[in-house]
Amino acid sequence: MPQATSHPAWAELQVHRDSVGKSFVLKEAFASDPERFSKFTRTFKLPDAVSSCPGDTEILFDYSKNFLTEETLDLLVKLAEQAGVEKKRDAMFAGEKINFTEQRAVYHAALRNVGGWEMKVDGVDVMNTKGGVNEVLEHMRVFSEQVRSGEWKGYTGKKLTTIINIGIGGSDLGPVMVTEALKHYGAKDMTLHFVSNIDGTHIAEALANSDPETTLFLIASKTFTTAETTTNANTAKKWFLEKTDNKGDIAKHFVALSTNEAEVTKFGIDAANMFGFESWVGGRYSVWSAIGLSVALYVGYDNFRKFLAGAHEMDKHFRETPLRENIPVLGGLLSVWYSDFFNAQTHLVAPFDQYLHRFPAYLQQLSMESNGKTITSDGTPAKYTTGPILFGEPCTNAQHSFFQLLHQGTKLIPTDFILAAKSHNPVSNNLHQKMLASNYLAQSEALMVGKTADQVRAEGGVSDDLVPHKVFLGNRPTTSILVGGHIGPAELGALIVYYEHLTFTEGAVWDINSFDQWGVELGKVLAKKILKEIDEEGNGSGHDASTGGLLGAFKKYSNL
Ligand SMILES: O=P(O)(O)OC[C@H]1O[C@H](O)[C@H](O)[C@@H](O)[C@@H]1O
Repeated sequence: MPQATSHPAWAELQVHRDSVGKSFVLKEAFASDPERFSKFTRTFKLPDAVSSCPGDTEILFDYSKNFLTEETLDLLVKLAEQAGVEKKRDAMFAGEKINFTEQRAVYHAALRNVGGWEMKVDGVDVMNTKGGVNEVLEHMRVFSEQVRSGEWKGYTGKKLTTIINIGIGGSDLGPVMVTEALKHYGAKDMTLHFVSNIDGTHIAEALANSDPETTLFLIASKTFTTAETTTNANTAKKWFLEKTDNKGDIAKHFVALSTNEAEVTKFGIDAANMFGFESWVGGRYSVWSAIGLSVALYVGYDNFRKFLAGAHEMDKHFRETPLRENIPVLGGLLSVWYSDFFNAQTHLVAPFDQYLHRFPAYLQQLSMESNGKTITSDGTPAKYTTGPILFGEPCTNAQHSFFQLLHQGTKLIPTDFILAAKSHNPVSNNLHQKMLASNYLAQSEALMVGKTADQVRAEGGVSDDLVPHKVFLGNRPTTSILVGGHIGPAELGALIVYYEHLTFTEGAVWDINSFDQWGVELGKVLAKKILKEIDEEGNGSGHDASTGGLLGAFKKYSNL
């Protein structure tokens, strides 16, 4: 595929931006079109059977507070067509090796294929082959039920109630985020720890209050070669054996979630206690795989299945819905619109939901590791901006920290707000939920309508020199996502997949490979070399003066 700028729709969008987009005033668009809300709102529906709230299974995506007209939408859809978004999507679902720099299929949708699609890679039915998706899911079901019921016991016969997941990146962020998001459904007698950082503090704190007799370690690593994870796992193993006077049974307390059986057995975990997946699962898309075992253990396998089912419904929507109605496609096209035609550099995702407090962190890897690329499919640098900087925090907290910049700063920050209509914790007669909702509604309204100098003056009591400081320019675009019921497993699954396919759409338009991550390699290689140099004489070799100087200073300060 050629660069995005070479599609005729790109030039048309530039003209459109200059003629309509730049002078577009959201509040005027609403004033002149009473139908605007319904025109630019899309509804996604979950089946009653999987929803946490049968009867309230809709998720509403309100795009109406964006710089959009019918013509904008037509042009963006045209761009998607010319960029071959549908063709690329179909190639992904057909198991083609669209991760072309690693010659791999991109097939995480198979992991949540509860709908019985035929899914093959290299002619092999990945669902039903030996060691395939269904077999691993069954292994996860049996194991999670055994641990939860206490049938699976530790080496002294006790139930395992502390789970320590050791993994990093995609082997950490998904499980952390999902177990936090689904805490309401979690086993109350279970303590979860997620150890990711090589900083010894992380593992030390997790082990400090853990009892080896009741602790289960999940060593989560696609490659099983990631330095942080293998080091933390070895430290955990040493701790376990020391604490149990070498009587502890590794087989009862350590399992591996990985694609690399050779390394898993070398570490000392029996292949029977390994939950596998395939190389066509990218790390940042792996929460649906065996990497999600902590989720199944915590919320139970039935809820894990619902999580997969909600995700599958969004896959189905993405796969089968025409572009103009396709919710993740619209999200992706809007992102392209803002990034490349309005110079937006960021994308804010702010959930009005405390359980979703790690959702933005999870999306950071999904978005930025996928689309933080410069090189297009023919090896030439993109002539346009690609992946935005995604950031976020839960609201209302974020309103009291960085929202100042949103409302009065100089930058355009396209923002997504997420709210569930129903709270899992309707405390104080649902007062908290009503206040949460009022803020969710107020923020997008305030960002859009702003406040003029005249309005400030009319309020009275403001000196002339203060007026400009109290003005809000408004016209800041937002997308509001409203979950009809609670955020349960299926709703969460659907929301994650919305962002997955949004990211896919962006990458497809930008003609980049959203599925590799070569950019993380260089730092790892240099760290390996420097680790050796820390134990050698001098300030290392071949470094610039700053790196060499810092290395020397570190050694001096830490008495090495
Ligand atoms: O699961 P692992 O093989 O241990 O990889 C863990 C993580 O580290 C890598 O550096 C990649 O950037 C991530 O995409 C990956 O999720």
